[in-house]
Amino acid sequence: MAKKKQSVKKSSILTEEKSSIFSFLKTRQTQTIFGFFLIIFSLFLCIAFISFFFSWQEDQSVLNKLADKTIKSKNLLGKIGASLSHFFIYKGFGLAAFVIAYQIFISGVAVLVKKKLSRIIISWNWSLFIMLWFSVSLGFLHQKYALLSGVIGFEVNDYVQTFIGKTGLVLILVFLLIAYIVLRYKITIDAYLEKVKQNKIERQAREFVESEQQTTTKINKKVEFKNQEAEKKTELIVESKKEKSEFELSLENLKPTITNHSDVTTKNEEITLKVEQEITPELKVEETVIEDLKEVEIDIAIAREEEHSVENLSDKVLKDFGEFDPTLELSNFKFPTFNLLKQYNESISIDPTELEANKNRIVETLKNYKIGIAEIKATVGPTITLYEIVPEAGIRISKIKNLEDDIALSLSALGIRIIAPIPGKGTIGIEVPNKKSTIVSMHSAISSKKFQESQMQLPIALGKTISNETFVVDLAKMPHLLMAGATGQGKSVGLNAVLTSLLYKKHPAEVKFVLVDPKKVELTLFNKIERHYLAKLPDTEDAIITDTTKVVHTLNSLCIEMDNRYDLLKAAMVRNIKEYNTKFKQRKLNPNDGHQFLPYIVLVIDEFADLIMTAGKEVETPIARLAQLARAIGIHLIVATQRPSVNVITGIIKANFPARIAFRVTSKIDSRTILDAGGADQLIGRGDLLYTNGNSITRIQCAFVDTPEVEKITDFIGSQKAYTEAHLLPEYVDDESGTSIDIDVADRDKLFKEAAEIIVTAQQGSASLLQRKLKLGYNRAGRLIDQLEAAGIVGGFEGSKARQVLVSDFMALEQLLENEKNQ
Ligand SMILES: Nc1ncnc2c1ncn2[C@@H]1O[C@H](COP(=O)(O)OP(=O)(O)OP(=O)(O)O)[C@@H](O)[C@H]1O
Repeated sequence: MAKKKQSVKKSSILTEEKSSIFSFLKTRQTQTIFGFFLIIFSLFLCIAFISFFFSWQEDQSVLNKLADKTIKSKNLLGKIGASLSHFFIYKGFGLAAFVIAYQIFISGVAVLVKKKLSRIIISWNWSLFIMLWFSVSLGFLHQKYALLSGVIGFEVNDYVQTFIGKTGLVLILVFLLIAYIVLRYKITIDAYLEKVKQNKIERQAREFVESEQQTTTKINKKVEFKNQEAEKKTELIVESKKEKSEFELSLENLKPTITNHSDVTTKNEEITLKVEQEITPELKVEETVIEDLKEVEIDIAIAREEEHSVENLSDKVLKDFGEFDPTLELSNFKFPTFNLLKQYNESISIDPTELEANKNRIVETLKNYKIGIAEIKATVGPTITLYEIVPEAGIRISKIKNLEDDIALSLSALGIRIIAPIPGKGTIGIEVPNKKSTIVSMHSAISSKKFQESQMQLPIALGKTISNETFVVDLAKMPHLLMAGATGQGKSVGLNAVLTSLLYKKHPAEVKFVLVDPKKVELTLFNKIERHYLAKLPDTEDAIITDTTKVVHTLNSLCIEMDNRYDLLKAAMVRNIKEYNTKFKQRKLNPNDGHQFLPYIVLVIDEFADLIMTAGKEVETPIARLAQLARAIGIHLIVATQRPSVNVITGIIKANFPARIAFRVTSKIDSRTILDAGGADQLIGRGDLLYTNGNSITRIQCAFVDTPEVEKITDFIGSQKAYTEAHLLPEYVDDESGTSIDIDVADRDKLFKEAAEIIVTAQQGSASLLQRKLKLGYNRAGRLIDQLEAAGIVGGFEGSKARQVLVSDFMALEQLLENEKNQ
């Protein structure tokens, strides 16, 4: 282990050293200097070596006395030259040491011309091999002259001979030489044969050219041979007789066309070649038929370019039929006109005395709490006026925030809301209701430029802000909306405003509504547009759903629709309904593969609390699923409730409904449930609402749309040509209702009879009663209830209500069980 570590350390040190050497050699200047140094050094060695052969005997005595000035060397390059030569020639490789000088020279040149380091290293390897080989060979040939082989050559020679003898050594040397030639120059038998063949072809070609020159001064063919490396054929270019242009080429110009041409001797100085324009057919001809070539004429047929279509099928369909128009079936559909909506006097009247009085009250109230005001500004809206206050320097906003309730109380007016601070402004806002409020009509909201020109997918004109601007939001972006407010505060009007906005902006082909109205009165008007805008379950009469079980079925059906749509999106390789519909309109999706234009589906649930109370989890689960997943595929939920308590607006629902509208509620707790903030309890009602989409809260006066107006709009649409039926949702088969009935008598719980007696005595079909009385867990009690239902003792599931008990007394129960036994 330790050794390993050491070696790793060593190697890392080595690489560090290497890298520092190479970084030094990185600049071109240092490379040039180094290159020249190597060249000069190689010359130095060369001269020293040559000189050494003449003076080595005299210089023997010099070698150990390098520092002694008095002793002079005979070597041309002095004592250093003599020492180096002694080292490389005498002690090293003998005559072969010249290879070192040569290799240093080559390396110097390589550094100068920037050759790769790897190539230099490879050539050094070969040189070392050659040096060793020569040294041993010379040692073998001239054993007496040790200077020729050097000590290494001599010793290796001697050593190897003791093992394999002289012949063996010769064989090894021959083998090493062959191996060197094969590896270094890549000479193989194949390559040799190829070369022989090639020479033969060239000779034949030369003879052919010569014979041509002798028989005729003008030839009509150009012959070109190409050496195709290891191929066994020669390429000969033959020109057709039918010429289009003439070139005169001298014989020298012809020569290079024959590779490795050596000596073509001709009597004629010039040959005229007739060359056909640019197209030069290349013919591969066996060398044996070369003689016949001059007779051969060639017809050239040029293969035609295959035709390519520039447009694919979808482009073609698009060109032929244009973009798919989903509105085509109801192409004459007319959107409702503005005059169906009532107009009110909407000019905001500013009463200066009211403004002054309010200002004074605010200043005084704040003074009571020792809050000085530096500046105050009023913005008059349709129903409220916003007083923006800049507190005096040094007053902490938190102080005002803490006094929020007290200030509201001191101002003693309904609907005062304090915003401390106004987000993004740093001022404090106090909203005070106007004495005379102005109605914001649906007419003004719908006819506003902002709404009319909006490019949103599902635009909704909700009403007007405090600065009297129309507030338009995109339902598709919300992507689901939760609406809450105490009774009579404008919730139904709000829902109608949402639906009306969509009716004014979206064609029946683009949006479908699924309406759930347990109260059975609020949304009935929309029945008239069933075949235009509504979606329903197959085999149901009314499109507007009022029954709890139907709601459960519809929600589950929407979940199926959602899954189907996701499959379509996946097949179309798009991420959302917008991209899908665009692709479909461009006819890039084949309807035969199940693709179709997908309308947006808006699910509106009024009185959600009622539903949760009766169906509980059965409703909550599919709603949560839709809310979580349906945004991308164009299903959007609008859920309205009167009771915004936590058991209605559960955590899972809240988490998936970031967009919320709060009308006036009765308590701060309710306000917090809806908005996660207070304020909704301070509203003045009649369509005064707070809207949030997760960030800031905006106060809006909801646009007012009256029932007669909705009636007019639905009449207008309903009187037009419609689809044959409402948009059909996928069928949903309720598998629970089937199974519970079929519980076998033999599979009954041991406590079945006891449970039946308890239920009949209490006349209350609830699982919790059984849990208490029989001390059971929830699951077992639930199973018992199912078995009692199967036996006909209790009625079907009715949401959170207890089941109806179908057996009136003990006697009847005994009778029923007796009958069962006899069956
Ligand atoms: N935006 C508005 N502008 C002016 N008045 C409004 C507005 N919204 C509602 N109102 C008034 O408030 C009354 C009650 O409104 P709405 O029927 O919408 O209440 P609600 O919350 O739906 O009540 P419930 O829950 O009992 O159905 C309306 O009849 C209307 O007079």
